[in-house]
Amino acid sequence: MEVKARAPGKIILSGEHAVVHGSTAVAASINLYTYVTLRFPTPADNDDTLKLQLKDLHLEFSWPIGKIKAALSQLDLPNSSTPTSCSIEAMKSIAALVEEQNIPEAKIFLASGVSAFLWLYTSIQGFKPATVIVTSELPLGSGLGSSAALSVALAAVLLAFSDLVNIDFNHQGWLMYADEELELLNKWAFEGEKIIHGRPSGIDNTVSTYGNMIQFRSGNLIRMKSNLPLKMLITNTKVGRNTKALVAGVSERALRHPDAMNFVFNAVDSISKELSAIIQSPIGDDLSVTQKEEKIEELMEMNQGLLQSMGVSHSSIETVLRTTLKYKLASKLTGAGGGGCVLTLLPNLLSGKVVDIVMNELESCGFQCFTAGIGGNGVEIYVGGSS
Ligand SMILES: Nc1ncnc2c1ncn2[C@@H]1O[C@H](COP(=O)(O)OP(=O)(O)OP(=O)(O)O)[C@@H](O)[C@H]1O
Ligand SMILES: C[C@@](O)(CCO)CC(=O)[O-]
Ligand SMILES: [Mg+2]
Repeated sequence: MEVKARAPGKIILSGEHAVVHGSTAVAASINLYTYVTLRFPTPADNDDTLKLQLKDLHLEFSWPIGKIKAALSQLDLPNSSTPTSCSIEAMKSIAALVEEQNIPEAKIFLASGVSAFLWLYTSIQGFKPATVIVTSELPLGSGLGSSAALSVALAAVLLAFSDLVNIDFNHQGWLMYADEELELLNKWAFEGEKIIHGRPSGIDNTVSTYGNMIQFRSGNLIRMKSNLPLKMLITNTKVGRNTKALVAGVSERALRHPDAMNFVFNAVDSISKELSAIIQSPIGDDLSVTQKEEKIEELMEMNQGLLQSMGVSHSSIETVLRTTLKYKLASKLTGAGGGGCVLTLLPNLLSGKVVDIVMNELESCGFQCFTAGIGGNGVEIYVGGSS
């Protein structure tokens, strides 16, 4: 028996970083997914290992269950119904288990993802042999929420084989969890995200869990109903960066300049609230689609300016901003910044020809451009047959 889960990546329309400090942010799921398959061996397989295969990266990690038990069983492991943070002692044991896998130096950024996997696996499934296979359509470490999609998809398959959720194993096709199950799943995913981000706000795992478009503030989610068909160009600068370090950098700046940074975070809060109101207001009530788009463009520019003042922009991001501005298009970084992906609003009346010209110019700088569907379903699982 095997179960597969898929969890979407996300874009943040406004409020990244400030959301870690209590401001409102707005995010939407995108139709690019991380897939996780969980399979338990049969007794005939005579396999007593836990395996993690990162298929696209051509990496496989494997631990004898006895070794995992020896490393973790004397610690206070949580109950699968009670999402719990990885303690410092457990993190030390997990770090040793990851280290012995000798991840190649060029891929050492994966260590945090593998650690999150070990914490979620042992907390929810205990010490059972299994094979877990991960593939992803998301660029890793680029601002599109790959870490959250991994944690959410892992939590989804791990909980599927627990008595905490109610799954119809005869169902063919993708299935959604019930709301109270999603709440538990999201809490576990948040614990995985903590291992990868250090101090996450929870927005990325929440939008990956619930999908669609959400407003998020201090751990609370408001599901939004968008009345505006938004089209965004996503440009991946391909400049690698790490969300944990960027989030820590903003916190340090906030400690050095608490008053000034409070104003910055408050300004972002106002931008996100205004953005939510525009997106949710009925079209034609007082503003046309074009008028709404113009307002959103201005808010994106303002948010980008504030992200710059937080210290999370990058010369590659500035190049994208300058290039799109030549065509009167507004852009902002999305996710943690420092490189990674940039969003450009594509107004509904913009001609396809202009989009092609902008994309060509951005790609000639070495960037990668694509569009993605915005606001689809959140995490889903697949229990029967092939998908
Ligand atoms: N498919 C995957 N397989 C293994 N590890 C992954 C996978 N996806 C994400 N990770 C882990 O998450 C890390 C990237 O997370 P990070 O938070 O830095 O970027 P992101 O989530 O893509 O962007 P953002 O947080 O800005 O949205 C990787 O270095 C790796 O440790
Ligand atoms: C930078 C950040 O605000 C968003 C990353 O997508 C971090 C977080 O909220 O966890
Ligand atoms: Mg992340």
